[in-house]
Amino acid sequence: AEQRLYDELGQQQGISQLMELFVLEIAADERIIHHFENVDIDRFHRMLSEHICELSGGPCEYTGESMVTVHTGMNISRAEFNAVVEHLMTAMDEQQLPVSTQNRLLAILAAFHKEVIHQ
Ligand code: HEM
Repeated sequence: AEQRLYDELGQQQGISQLMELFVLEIAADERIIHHFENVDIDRFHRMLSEHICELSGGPCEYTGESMVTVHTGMNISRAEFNAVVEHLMTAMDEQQLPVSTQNRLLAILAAFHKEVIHQ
């Protein structure tokens, strides 16, 4: 059987580290940082980690808001969405995750584009 994506990502610790790198990449991007000005970054990191843990088949239950609810009012553009995906790719490279693992996670997140863009 195929390995759980959760295991490929290094389980909870690997996901937490990956999300930390991801948040640092986002915070360094002038094109999108305005969306995060009033955001509680600790919560953001925790919610992202829970979300990815659950989506990848790990033993977590995401306790945050729905993707539509969270991103409503942000009017996120396709370019901004792509910028965030790029930051995830950079973070996954830094974590030295295999391309096959990276593609599995990207496929899951790409499916949210309709719930995140232009809400
Ligand atoms: C696949 C794409 C995306 C996914 C899966 C995603 C996922 C999430 C999750 C799980 C949270 C935490 C929700 C909570 O605290 O209850 C969140 C919050 C947030 N997201 Fe996204 N996100 C995506 C794309 C984006 C993009 C492209 C932007 C902006 C450029 C963005 C901006 C934000 C902001 C600003 C928050 C914090 C909201 C707050 O705490 O008030 N997200 N996102």
